[in-house]
Formats: sequence, C-alpha cells, structure tokens
Amino acid sequence: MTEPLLQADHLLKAECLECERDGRFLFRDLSFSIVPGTLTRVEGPNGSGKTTLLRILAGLNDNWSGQVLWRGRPRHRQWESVRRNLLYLGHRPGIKALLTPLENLQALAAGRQAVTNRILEQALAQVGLGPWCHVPCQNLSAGQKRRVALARLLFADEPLWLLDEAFTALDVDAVAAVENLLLDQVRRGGAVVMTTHHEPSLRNMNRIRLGTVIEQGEPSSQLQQEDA
Ligand SMILES: Nc1ncnc2c1ncn2[C@@H]1O[C@H](COP(=O)(O)OP(=O)(O)OP(=O)(O)O)[C@@H](O)[C@H]1O
Repeated sequence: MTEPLLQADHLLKAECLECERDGRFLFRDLSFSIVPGTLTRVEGPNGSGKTTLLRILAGLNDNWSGQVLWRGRPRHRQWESVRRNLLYLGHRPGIKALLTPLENLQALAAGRQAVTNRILEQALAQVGLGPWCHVPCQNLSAGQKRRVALARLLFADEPLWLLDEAFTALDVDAVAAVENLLLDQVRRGGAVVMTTHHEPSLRNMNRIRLGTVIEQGEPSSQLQQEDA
C-alpha cells in the first residue's frame, strides 16, 4: 500500500464559491476547508450542484467565481502540483469499453513506475475482478465496471480524493470494501470529498449541504459543515 502522507494545515480551501446555471445560483458564498484526515460528504437533492462542485474542486469546470487555495496558495499558480496530488473519479466509471480491466488500469497508472502489472492484477483481484482481468470491459456488468474504476484507489497515493457517486451499482460487499478504502485514506492523513445518494456507514463525516434554490440576485449562504 502507499506511504503515510504528509500532514498540512489544509489541503484545499474554497472561498466564496459562486456558481450559476440557467439563471439560478447552485451555490453562493460557499466557503469550506478540506483538511488532512477528514472525510467530507457533499449532500443535496438531484440537480443541486454536487457534481458541479466536485468538478470545480478538481479543476474541471471553469464556469464559476470565487477562490480555491491549494495548501494555502492560489490553485491556479500551482496546477502541476495540484494535479499530482488530487484524484478525481467521476460519476461515470470513465473506463474504456474496448480495453480490458488490466489495460484500463495500466492507462490510469501510466507514468507511475512503481505501479507494476503485478500490483494492478492484485488490485483487480482485490475488487473481485481477478477472473475478468483480460475480458473487454464492454462485456462487464455495471457494478463490475465501477469496480474497475475503484481499483484505482488501491494504488492511489494522492492526498486528496474527489469521488462522485463512487457507490453507484455496487453490491453490499463492494460498498463495505470501498468504505474501508476511504477509512484507510483518512487514517494515513489523506482526505476524501465525495457525493453519494447511498448513506455511508462512516462516522465523523463533515458535510457540505447544497440544495436551496436561489433565484439570481437573492443573497444566501450555503455552507453547513459539521461533524455528524
Ligand atoms: N454543462 C452544463 N450546462 C448547463 N447546466 C448544467 C451543466 N451541468 C450541469 N448543469 C445544471 O446544473 C445543475 C446541477 O447539476 P449537477 O450535475 O451538479 O447536480 P447534482 O447535484 O450532482 O445532481 P445528481 O444528484 O442528479 O447527480 C442541474 O440543474 C444541471 O442541469
């Protein structure tokens, strides 16, 4: 597994985030910090902006205002470092259908010399895909495709994980296994920010609640971050 991660004051700080879609604000004046060793759940009903927020944090969405700091400095001045230290898994598995699980993981691990084929095969075995290592992903079930994507977490040494609906299509055992991976990440000083409609059985999660419809021009503050 990966080495313990360095401790820092905060990994990521969002200040006064504002995002408007179709004439209404998804969020305004949204501020929060993500510190090492914490798990944060972004909550809210369908369409409330959870995916949008995660994509903003991952640097994949430019249509917003406010400031994002990475380890205390403006994120846009240190993109290379941010990208090296951040893992984003979107709500779609994001794997290539014509490639096998092993080939998909090889692509995801590209540039990481320490990640050998043996490690990748072990990761796939650990997520229950040992017998499917060499089967094209288009022949896998929805839950199996999700497992391919989540196998990435088994060799992830990025301190910040942004996970959008990571539990979708997983069976009970796989949900428990992913929850354990999240706990491992937090225990070694990493942080997780995730969306999920599944109620995780994890304690002491911070929460960012979205979901109030804000017509353009109305002031509002969206942040509620608290210990469960
Ligand atoms: N590229 C886009 N252009 C315009 N509007 C968008 C775009 N992406 C998302 N939206 C709108 O922004 C709102 C928030 O979408 P988002 O996917 O962030 O919600 P969500 O909370 O993740 O929803 P769900 O729980 O259904 O996954 C929705 O009303 C959606 O229609």
